[in-house]
Amino acid sequence: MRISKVGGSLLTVGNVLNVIGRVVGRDYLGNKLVLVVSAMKGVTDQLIRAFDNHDPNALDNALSTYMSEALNLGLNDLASFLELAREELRRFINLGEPWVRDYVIIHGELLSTLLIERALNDLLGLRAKAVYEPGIVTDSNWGFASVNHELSSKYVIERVGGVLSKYDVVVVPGFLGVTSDGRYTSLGRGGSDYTASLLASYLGASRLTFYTDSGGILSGDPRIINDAVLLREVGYDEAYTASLLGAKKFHPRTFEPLLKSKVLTIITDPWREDGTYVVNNCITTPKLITLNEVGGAFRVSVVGCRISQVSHLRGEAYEIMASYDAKVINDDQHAVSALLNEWDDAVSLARDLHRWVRSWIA
Ligand SMILES: Nc1ncnc2c1ncn2[C@@H]1O[C@H](COP(=O)(O)OP(=O)(O)O)[C@@H](O)[C@H]1O
Ligand SMILES: N[C@@H](CC(=O)OP(=O)(O)O)C(=O)O
Repeated sequence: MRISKVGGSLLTVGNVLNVIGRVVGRDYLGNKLVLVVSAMKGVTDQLIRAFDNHDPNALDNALSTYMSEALNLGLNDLASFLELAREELRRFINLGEPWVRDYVIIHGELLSTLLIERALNDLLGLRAKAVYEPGIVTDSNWGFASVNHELSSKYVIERVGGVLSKYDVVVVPGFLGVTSDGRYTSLGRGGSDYTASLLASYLGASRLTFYTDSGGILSGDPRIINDAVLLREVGYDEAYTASLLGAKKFHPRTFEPLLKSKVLTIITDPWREDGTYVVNNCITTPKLITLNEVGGAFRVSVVGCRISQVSHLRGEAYEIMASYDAKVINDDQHAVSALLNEWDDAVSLARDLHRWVRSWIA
């Protein structure tokens, strides 16, 4: 059984059927398949804006994305349902309680699940079933809920595993959990990645594929490093550290379940044959640069298996960092980091460090 996670970066208006068709064509192949889906591109940001600013226009934009795609796909009967959802959410964005925020912002994933289940059945002729509550049980730390693995693994096996035996494809919303008293929670930004790795571990998947627009993990954030290259392989430990530091906007806990279960994991896009394979090997070279904001400052890191414990590699990174007004941090065996106050300096250091990283990549 395979798990394929379809990132919101790929789910743009006019492209949903094409993307889902490719993913199913690659990963179904007679295997049972669980599709973990994110909100369509931009929708979670709009829902957050709708709630935080009590802004009905942002809500309308989010719902219009689904309305347009439903009509593109000829699923005209979904229009009245989407209208009802808009009316209901309009009432909710005027409430102030924290649990309501989570309830509102996970709606992108719920609507993607609805749309994709219908597309698989009506347009691609597969036997597909949506499981809107796959059984991820969390605490009520709204906005960044923690998962209760004991209960979640039991429920996921019952609910998703149970449906899988009767259908070809099960469609599951990423990003969301449910408290034990039945309220929706969100797992935090990028949480669909975490949903997919949790399901892969609980269900003992044979393969986990993250489909995303960047085609894999790159040696740096392409929005700031224009010669970033695709990494063919990264170790589980490196992927774990890289996601903690924000690479590919992964949820920080994405690789936590995989450190133990070691499910074969690939990050790619639906059209390329290659991508990044997550492997057991731990090769001690600098692999990639990350840049993230931490409490108003900017953390720039070089990630590579155990690089902070190898004195000549640590020394070379320090030498590059020395020309900046930066505080060096050495709190992770797989990364060497610097903290800077200015964004422009952080970008410049990231680019300098990336030139060094590139010299190590074949
Ligand atoms: N090291 C990296 N490798 C790949 N993408 C990265 C990296 N760092 C930052 N990114 C950015 O992350 C984006 C993908 O994250 P996201 O939009 O959350 O994808 P998805 O919606 O597919 O999960 C890419 O388009 C890219 O701009
Ligand atoms: N939609 C949520 C969860 C998620 O993982 O999305 P994506 O797959 O687009 O990163 C977010 O934007 O945070």
